[in-house]
Amino acid sequence: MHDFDLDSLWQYILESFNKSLSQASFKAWFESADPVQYTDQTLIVNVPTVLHRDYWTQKLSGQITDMIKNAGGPTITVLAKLPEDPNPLAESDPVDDKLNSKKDTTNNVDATTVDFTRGSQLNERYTFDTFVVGKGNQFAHAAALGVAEEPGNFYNPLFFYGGVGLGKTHLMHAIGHHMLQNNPNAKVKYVTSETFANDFINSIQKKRQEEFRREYRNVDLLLVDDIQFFADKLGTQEEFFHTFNTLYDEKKQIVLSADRLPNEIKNLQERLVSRFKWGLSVDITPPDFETRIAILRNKAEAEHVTIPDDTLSYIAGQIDSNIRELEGALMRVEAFSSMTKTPISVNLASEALKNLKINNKANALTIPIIQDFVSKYYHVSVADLKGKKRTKSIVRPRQVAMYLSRELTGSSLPKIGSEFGGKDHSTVIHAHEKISKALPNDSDLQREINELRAELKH
Ligand SMILES: Nc1ncnc2c1ncn2[C@@H]1O[C@H](COP(=O)(O)OP(=O)(O)OP(=O)(O)O)[C@@H](O)[C@H]1O
Repeated sequence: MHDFDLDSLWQYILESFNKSLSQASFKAWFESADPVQYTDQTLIVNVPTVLHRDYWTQKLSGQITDMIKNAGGPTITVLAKLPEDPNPLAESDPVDDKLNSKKDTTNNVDATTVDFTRGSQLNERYTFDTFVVGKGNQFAHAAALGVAEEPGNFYNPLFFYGGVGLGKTHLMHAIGHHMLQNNPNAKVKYVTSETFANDFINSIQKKRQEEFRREYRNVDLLLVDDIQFFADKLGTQEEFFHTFNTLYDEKKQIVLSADRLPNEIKNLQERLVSRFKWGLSVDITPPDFETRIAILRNKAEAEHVTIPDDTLSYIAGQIDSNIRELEGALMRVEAFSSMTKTPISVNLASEALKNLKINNKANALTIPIIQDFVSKYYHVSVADLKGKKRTKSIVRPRQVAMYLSRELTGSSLPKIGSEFGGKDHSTVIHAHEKISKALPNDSDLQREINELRAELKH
């Protein structure tokens, strides 16, 4: 036990933690780590992100020290660093091996007759085990896992932001499941911001505010999804502010998500914005090609469907941002295969996905290209399309350009808004609705849209 070298020490650590940690945790914290040096009873480990470093420093380093000591080994110091950080052995800082004490608080509220959402509301499918970790989400995944293991102690609140269908909801549920696994008595609650708002309004109408507060303020983990929809709901924001404060003061974990950063959410009270910044905000970015293939493969395996590698690559090549659409494409291919009783192949996939606006051409079609075509077609400048002028000769082309961007590119509403001079997503929704509603009765508009689609080859 006393004669460790780097390899045998690391091997020993891996074996021990492989036994004690869940597969997802072991993968996230240990498989991504790289032991680089063991000198004078100090072990240096390279880890991939700042978040991994924080987690190692706060939790794992101390655990490893204790574990080796308890097994009769030397008292070693474990230092985690990023590959680009200088090797700390030269400075030899004593490591802070304080272990955070785990909370084991149970608050069961009677399920009396009330009209708001009860229970944890977690989707069984959304666990860490079914979440594929890749470039765009590694940081968010590590943050989620850290918070799930150290609720209230690691980062509070944890705030996920990013585009549509990239796994924010999945990670939030995974935190809930993980926490319940560690502590089956924990009270976990997942809601969307809309559910929170509806519950709150119901509680006022039914004069059950006390019960509402008991339901929301007595949890160990509160997960609120899509809080961009709090915008403009001032009463709900006020209530949420107090919910937040109560939970935060009691060191209960809060996890939030939105399609953008808190300070970019219109009409969100400043005091909420500043509280949301107390913890950690992490973005989730679209998965790279390899991750998309891995997600498809996992999904196919889960459904016991065999799909050849070239077909997986083909599907992954068709959709490059939204994972929900990626899953949709896979389901379409599977359904097409079973309907036509034909085995799954690249040809079949291309046939099945032909009618979706997600083929390569659609991917190549970008918002700037649409703006360019529309500006030439209506003889207005791109700057005007992106600008704020409200004259009729500009408003209509702008709405058409937004409509086509929404219809043909698969970009998210915030993304389209930002490409049109930083407009809010509600402006894009409004433009899209306006054109959609006008189309059936306006033959000029129909012709214009058809001609533009033809020019854009869609
Ligand atoms: N890394 C991943 N591995 C496996 N499945 C994933 C991953 N990321 C997302 N998914 C799946 O993609 C789908 C969409 O994800 P999710 O609902 O979590 O997205 P979201 O970011 O919350 O989107 P929205 O903004 O629309 O709420 C889900 O079925 C989810 O399970």
